[in-house]
Amino acid sequence: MTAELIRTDDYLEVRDLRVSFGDFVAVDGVALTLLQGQVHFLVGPNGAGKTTVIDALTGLARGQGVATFDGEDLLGRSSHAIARLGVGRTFQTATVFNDLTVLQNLDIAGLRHRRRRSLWRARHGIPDAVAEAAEAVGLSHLLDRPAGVLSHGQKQWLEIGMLLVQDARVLLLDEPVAGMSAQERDATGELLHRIGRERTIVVVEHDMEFVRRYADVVTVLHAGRVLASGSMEQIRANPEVQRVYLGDHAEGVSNA
Ligand SMILES: Nc1ncnc2c1ncn2[C@@H]1O[C@H](COP(=O)(O)OP(=O)(O)OP(=O)(O)O)[C@@H](O)[C@H]1O
Repeated sequence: MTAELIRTDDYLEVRDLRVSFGDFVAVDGVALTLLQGQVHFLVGPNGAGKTTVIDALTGLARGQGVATFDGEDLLGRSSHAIARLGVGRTFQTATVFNDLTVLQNLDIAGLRHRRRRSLWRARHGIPDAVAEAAEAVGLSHLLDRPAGVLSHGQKQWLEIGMLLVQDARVLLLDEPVAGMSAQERDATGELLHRIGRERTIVVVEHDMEFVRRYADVVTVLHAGRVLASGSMEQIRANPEVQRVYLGDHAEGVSNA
């Protein structure tokens, strides 16, 4: 990689993030530093605040504190403005247009971000960004299929592809492998590492075997706070994490 391609500001910094719903504090002073080139997992018991952190970073929940990407403030901006800064997300249930083809879904995702040159290309064929995204997520051979006939896993990949077309540099993925076959999980883990080399990837996940295999960094949330953060080995060795979380999820990681 040449020097000019290394973007040292390209990381997501979260400090003292708080989200309340009425009197209930769902996220209570969370700090995270999410670096480019790392696949970062957010784990923790149900209700720990994982999705709410992502919601706050993408404008779907009102967060207080500090969250910056590439030096730009995220909190207080609209979802669209945050997406334009290059911070994208997926949901637990894929939000693709079932009646449209894979190509049309990718194309629509790219409309706002496409440059004039690519628009010219669009009239003559598939835009480069769309072709590259389809290739990256392994859907090039299904471009003409309606998204509705895709498997659950393929829909998640399509959503990730839509973020790539938008040139998202931070991808926040909420339980992307839930409901996937073992084969689809492996393909997803490899996909995350491939696209994560030049991006910041954050994955909310319960499947600790998947986390063990594909995490560079793991952060454990509990009751809206960061309980621990580090490598999977460090997390596994942490007695507090064992007590509040891994006790229930130890099976998946016991043979590591
Ligand atoms: N819109 C809302 N209004 C009120 N409470 C909410 C709202 N959204 C989330 N919560 C509460 O905030 C807490 C954190 O929820 P969140 O969905 O972030 O947890 P999570 O760690 O993602 O859990 P899970 O693993 O079950 O998805 C929960 O107690 C939840 O009930």
